[in-house]
Amino acid sequence: MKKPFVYITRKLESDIVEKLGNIAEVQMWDSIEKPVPYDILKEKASKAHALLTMVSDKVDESLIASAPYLKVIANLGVGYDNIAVHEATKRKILVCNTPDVLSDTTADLTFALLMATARRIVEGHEYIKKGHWQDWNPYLMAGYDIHHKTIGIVGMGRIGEKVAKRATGFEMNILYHNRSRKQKAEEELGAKYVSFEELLGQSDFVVSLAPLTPETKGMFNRKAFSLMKNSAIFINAGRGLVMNEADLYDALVNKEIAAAGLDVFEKEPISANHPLLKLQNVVVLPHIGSASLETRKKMMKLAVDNIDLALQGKEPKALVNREIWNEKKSQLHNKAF
Ligand SMILES: NC(=O)C1=CN([C@@H]2O[C@H](COP(=O)(O)OP(=O)(O)OC[C@H]3O[C@@H](n4cnc5c(N)ncnc54)[C@H](O)[C@@H]3O)[C@@H](O)[C@H]2O)C=CC1
Ligand SMILES: O=CC(=O)O
Repeated sequence: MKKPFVYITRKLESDIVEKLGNIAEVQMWDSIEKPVPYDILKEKASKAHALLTMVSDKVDESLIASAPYLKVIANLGVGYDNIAVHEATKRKILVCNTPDVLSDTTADLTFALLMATARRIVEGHEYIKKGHWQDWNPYLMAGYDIHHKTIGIVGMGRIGEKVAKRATGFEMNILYHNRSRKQKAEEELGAKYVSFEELLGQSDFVVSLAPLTPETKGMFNRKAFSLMKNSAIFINAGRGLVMNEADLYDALVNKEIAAAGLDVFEKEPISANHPLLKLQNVVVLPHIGSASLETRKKMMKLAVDNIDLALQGKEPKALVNREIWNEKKSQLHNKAF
């Protein structure tokens, strides 16, 4: 019998994908750095039984509709807003992601970004490199304290809770806003649930870790920034499209908020001409929340395992559209009895 065909959208190390070679014909795009063009991905998908994709790959309705053999799409990332999950579900294609293995690493980066923004670390580094450091003065690079301040986490999920845990080490007051209450986080971390508006009004640091959904798209807009303190620092390590960049720019220029630290943007990658880069009180990173060597390997292994299990008819480790699996299981159950 012909082996299933797996297409991987970056060139991953052979020891990571080796496992798939035992059960499938595996092809990879020929670069780890450059993305596969959409048309090539679509053409490969039309023959593939499984795709291993990056969060930067667009796996839209049209691509999924023209992939008749596809059984599983395994995304290298916990977010899956790049995939038309509803279309995959309609066609009974499993969609998998890489939760948990990246939570601590992303929380570390989120906190690093918060600290770099509040304490002007990047600015200080550039100041010396440009030869501007001539004297010391009492307000030289004076930023904002972090300890004992109030952090407001929007999207208190796996990563949000890890950020809250880090905040306890800084003796911060923790507020959160989430779709549902997190009783355990409230008891263990002393986090307090508040409305979105209350969180905006009371927080010194507003941290966005919510997924991109129709409900969260653009939630950090002109109104949201206007409700924040003038001394507030906005950190976005979730998804760029949950904020309106033009509104953020205006809020920073008009001093409605003090600073912003951003790992994600509305449209990535941004260019060196991006308006936000002209502002001295903005720290930017190129979407590297989970980018530690250890964690990236764990994510790759999990994505490979997800495909391996799905192609063997077994339950993948991390499923986004679990309803398909449950349906499949109940059909098998009904047959057996
Ligand atoms: N910057 C980076 O490199 C990374 C970014 N991410 C982003 O972080 C997001 C969160 O990841 P996890 O914590 O693992 O996901 P999660 O699903 O555990 O947490 C997300 C939380 O957001 C909440 N939420 C959803 N809609 C909301 C709304 N309208 N208002 C308030 N809360 C809402 C959910 O209830 C959930 O608790 C991912 O979806 C991804 O977009 C994740 C990893 C790395
Ligand atoms: O953005 C990264 C992810 O894992 O989601």
